[in-house]
Amino acid sequence: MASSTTKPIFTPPSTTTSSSSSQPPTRSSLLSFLRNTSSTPISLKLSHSHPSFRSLSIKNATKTIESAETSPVSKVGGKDTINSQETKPTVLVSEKLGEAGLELLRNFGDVDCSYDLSQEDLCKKIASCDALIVRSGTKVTRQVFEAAKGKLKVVGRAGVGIDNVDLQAATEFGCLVVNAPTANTVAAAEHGIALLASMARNVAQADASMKAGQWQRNKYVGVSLVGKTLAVMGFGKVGSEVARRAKGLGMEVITHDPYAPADRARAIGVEVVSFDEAISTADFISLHMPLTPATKKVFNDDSFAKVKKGVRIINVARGGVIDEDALVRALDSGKVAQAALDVFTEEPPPKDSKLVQHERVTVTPHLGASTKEAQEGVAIEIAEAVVGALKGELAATAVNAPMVPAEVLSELAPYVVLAERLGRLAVQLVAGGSGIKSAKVVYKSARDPDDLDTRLLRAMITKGIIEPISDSFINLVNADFTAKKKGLRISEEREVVDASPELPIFSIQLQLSNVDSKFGSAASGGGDISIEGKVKNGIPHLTRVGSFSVDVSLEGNLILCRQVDQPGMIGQVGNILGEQNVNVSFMSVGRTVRRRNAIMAIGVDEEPSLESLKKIGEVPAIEEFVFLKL
Ligand SMILES: NC(=O)c1ccc[n+]([C@@H]2O[C@H](COP(=O)([O-])OP(=O)(O)OC[C@H]3O[C@@H](n4cnc5c(N)ncnc54)[C@H](O)[C@@H]3O)[C@@H](O)[C@H]2O)c1
Ligand SMILES: O=C(O)[C@H](O)COP(=O)(O)O
Repeated sequence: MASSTTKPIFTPPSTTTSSSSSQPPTRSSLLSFLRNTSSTPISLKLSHSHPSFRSLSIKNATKTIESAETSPVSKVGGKDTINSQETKPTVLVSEKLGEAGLELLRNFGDVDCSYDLSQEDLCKKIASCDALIVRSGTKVTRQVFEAAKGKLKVVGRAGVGIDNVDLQAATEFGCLVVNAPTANTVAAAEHGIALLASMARNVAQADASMKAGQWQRNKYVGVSLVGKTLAVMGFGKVGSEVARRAKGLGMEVITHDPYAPADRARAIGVEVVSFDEAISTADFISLHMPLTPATKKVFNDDSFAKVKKGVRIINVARGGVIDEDALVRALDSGKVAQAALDVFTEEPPPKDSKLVQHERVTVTPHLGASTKEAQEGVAIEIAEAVVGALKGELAATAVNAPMVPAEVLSELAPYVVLAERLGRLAVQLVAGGSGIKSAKVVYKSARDPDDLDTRLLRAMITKGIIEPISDSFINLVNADFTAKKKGLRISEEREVVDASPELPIFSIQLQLSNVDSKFGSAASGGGDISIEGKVKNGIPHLTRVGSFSVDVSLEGNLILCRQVDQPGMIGQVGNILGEQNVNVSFMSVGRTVRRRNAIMAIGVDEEPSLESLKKIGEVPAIEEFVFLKL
């Protein structure tokens, strides 16, 4: 470990610490937030181009303004286009997507619409694609991510359910998954109501019978809906819309949803009840929960044993939430009178499926989202999300990355940059060989600790720490996963301080425990590396190194020197850098005791040569120094 008596320690910049230079050109320009935010300040952009979708983006403002020629994305005629010298991103669309969405995609990249691909063909194609857009029919398995060999950056699910995407594999490969959660809600709810009403009145069966030349008025006597109890299982977007419509039909509506707030249901006259109470009191049960390990086959022999005899079931959620063999048994025994199903465990179901063929079952081929309006909406929603993600913006509909509401993000944006830069800086202070196992982040704020959502900050700190020491691709999506794999434990603390409550955060302190430091002065009393930063006028600043107060903006490169506190030091170092035409952008001196030890933090625009760094080290009063890239 460097100590105060050691002669200057020169730490050459590691190539892996340079965020921009270490990236292949096509990748560095993309996914700036998911991939790399470390070089310039950011601003926020909110776009409201589609009424049902508020896309949220953090853009690298400096880059957008200054480097139209170097950035692959520029604004031309109000459309996002790619400069001709850059390779356009390739977007593979593997299932039918609305034309408006395709047009948005074509304005941005090369669009390959290849429907009905086999797994093998998908795996072959994916290696040359930056984004993949699917609906429910494409299985995006681990094999697909493996075959992508790191090229695939975004999977866009043009719809809600993401059970056909291997999220764990996506996360491990650093591939962002976004969905389009809102545009098909009404369509799915309307289809649920259509199935409810047509099942109750045997519309499908009567229609088939008439087309077969029959006139069976007595056979198809139905049941009324008014006054009947409907149990809505899952009170999310679709479930609540179904409930609202069922109330309009004069039904009593109850719901079971372990996570939905009861007051939201009560507000529309719906009572939240337990699973058993819902299924045992309902005349109709409508399913609206996602397919997860917890909901898989939640309707099975045991639950059918508890339902009211003669219950009718509607499923526009996912086939997998029902044990289909158990449902056939319940239909055969008469426990379940009828079922109306839009979704199946296997799609399409086998031709001889007993369930599909059952006389008292009404089926549709997964048509819940299939209205013209919903398909156009979904296509726009997903195209905007995928284009935004490819441009490096934070997606508001990310499924496997921290997702922060717009209003929170606008406040947190500069702290997000600070967080990553503190991580990047701290890890460069660690002496080679000593593995980082534990990091502690302390958020100091005047606000109530519960008011601070730190998921994004934590992910950025993790990315900042991990990226320079990892040879694999690190972004917001896989930072946490990679940290865990490397055995790095990150703990967070919130400290209430007496500061302005206007600011979400007063300062962020980062401590790396049980590591040796290249720069002894960065070690706090307990031997940990400790640095702290604040945001000042929107710019991230380093404000503390070990026990020394400094104040330097965290931009460009940084030289930290510890020297004897005496006159002329700034001039000496400044001269050495000036001789090499290295521009000093800022300088700050912090000391503990006058005329004893001081820390000098020097920001430099250019990377100093090895020679000038050596010369700095030879200045007699300088006891240790380190060169850091941000
Ligand atoms: N058939 C179609 O074409 C179609 C169209 C749209 C949505 N969907 C499906 O409908 C379902 C709901 O979609 P959404 O947009 O309303 O999603 P959502 O996320 O808004 O709502 C799902 C709700 O289910 C609840 N939930 C989770 N686990 C539960 C459990 N064990 N029991 C009861 N509730 C539980 C959640 O708390 C949430 O409120 C999803 O499965 C989606 O894939 C199908
Ligand atoms: O989850 C969804 O959004 C629906 O099931 C729609 O699926 P689809 O895009 O395959 O129609």
